[in-house]
Amino acid sequence: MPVDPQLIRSTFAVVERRAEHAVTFFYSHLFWNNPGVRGLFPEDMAPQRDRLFAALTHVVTHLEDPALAAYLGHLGRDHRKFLASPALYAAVGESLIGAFAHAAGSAWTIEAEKAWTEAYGLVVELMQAGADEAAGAGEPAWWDADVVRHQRYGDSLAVLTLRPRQPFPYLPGQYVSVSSLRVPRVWRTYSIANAPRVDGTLDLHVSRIPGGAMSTALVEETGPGEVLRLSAPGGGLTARTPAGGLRTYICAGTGWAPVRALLEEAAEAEPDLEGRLFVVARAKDHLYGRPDAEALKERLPGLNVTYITAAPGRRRDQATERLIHALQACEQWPAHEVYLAGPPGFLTETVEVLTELGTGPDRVHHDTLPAVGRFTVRPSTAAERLLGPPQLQWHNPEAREPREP
Ligand SMILES: NC(=O)C1=CN([C@@H]2O[C@H](COP(=O)(O)OP(=O)(O)OC[C@H]3O[C@@H](n4cnc5c(N)ncnc54)[C@H](O)[C@@H]3O)[C@@H](O)[C@H]2O)C=CC1
Repeated sequence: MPVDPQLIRSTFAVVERRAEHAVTFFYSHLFWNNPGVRGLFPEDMAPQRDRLFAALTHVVTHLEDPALAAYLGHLGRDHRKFLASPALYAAVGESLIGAFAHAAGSAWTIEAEKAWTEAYGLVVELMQAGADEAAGAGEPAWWDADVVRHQRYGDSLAVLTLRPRQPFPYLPGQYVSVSSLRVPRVWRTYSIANAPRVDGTLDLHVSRIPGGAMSTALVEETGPGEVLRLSAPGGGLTARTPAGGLRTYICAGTGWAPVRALLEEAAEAEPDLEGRLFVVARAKDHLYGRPDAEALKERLPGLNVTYITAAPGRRRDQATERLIHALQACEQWPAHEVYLAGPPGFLTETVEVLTELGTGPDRVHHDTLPAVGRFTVRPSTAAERLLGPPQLQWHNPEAREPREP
């Protein structure tokens, strides 16, 4: 990107420390000056606020990355579902610059404003190009999909089978954004759990997050006959290596979904694949994917499968500790292509271990998951720390046995 990356990064570092202020200012400015715009956003703005900063952080940390243009093209293509227009992009730009000037204080110079205005202009140009390309190719802004099956496992998990009303092309390993009229204007991403089928149906594995309106609606309220909206597929689990190479798949919780899709594809395309699969769950009765993993192992005899859970009564992260011991006992890491899926903290921890074991970063494939909960940046003052204490992390220790519909 032909902007001054150094200046962009140094101002962003100042703004980042005051992320709460910047984001509050941004949305207040946007909604106050453009009254119709509030209706385009969900009622609960908290996850939205985090997402804006996550996207900005991605851009700022990848300014020199040639893949940034593709990321922004996809973002623009994806923003068609929000009915994003040139007028909206312009309004957002004005509020963003205003918010940054407010948050950066004396660090906001004429040069900084010029660099940010230029950078934002380029971002919009690339996003708009992505949107135009998709529209030109006849891609809908979203796909309506009928729920044809809803299978519950325990209290906190459901597998939904959907049939999109128009052809929905995707690659195994990709995810899709989902919206339901039960939670207006909220979109959440879920990985597709199967390779493309002749009947066009696709499965999503949804884990209910305590307090999560969308996952609760999908697990507890949604049923066959209902219509959901899907956005264009995306994700980083699409890299493929030539057949014959060694492969390791590691998944935790509903991270099983994209790995299941990848293995279905492999069972079809390279049944003599040599590799290992680690399926991690917080407890034995949360291993809802085990029957499917066993069936795939039948089709992939060269796949070594290991199931790992926390010991009874132990906290769920003990499963990750056990996984790490298992990974350390394995060999040939530099020769393996590794596919990873699971909670963000799990991905971070596992990637670190794989690096120590000698797997090159270009051989570890996983999605970039949005940060969970409130801003992850450090509060800059004691007062900010008091106003925004970290959220408690907890889980619902309930069983995931299949239930009668
Ligand atoms: N493409 C992907 O990477 C996918 C990611 N996911 C993510 O997986 C999660 C699924 O949640 P659940 O099924 O409820 O999983 P969960 O909460 O039951 O966790 C499963 C296991 O992951 C490990 N884990 C969880 N949090 C960890 C942390 N902070 N540090 C280290 N290890 C940790 C623990 O071993 C735990 O037993 C969601 O966060 C979802 O976003 C889900 C599907 C696809």
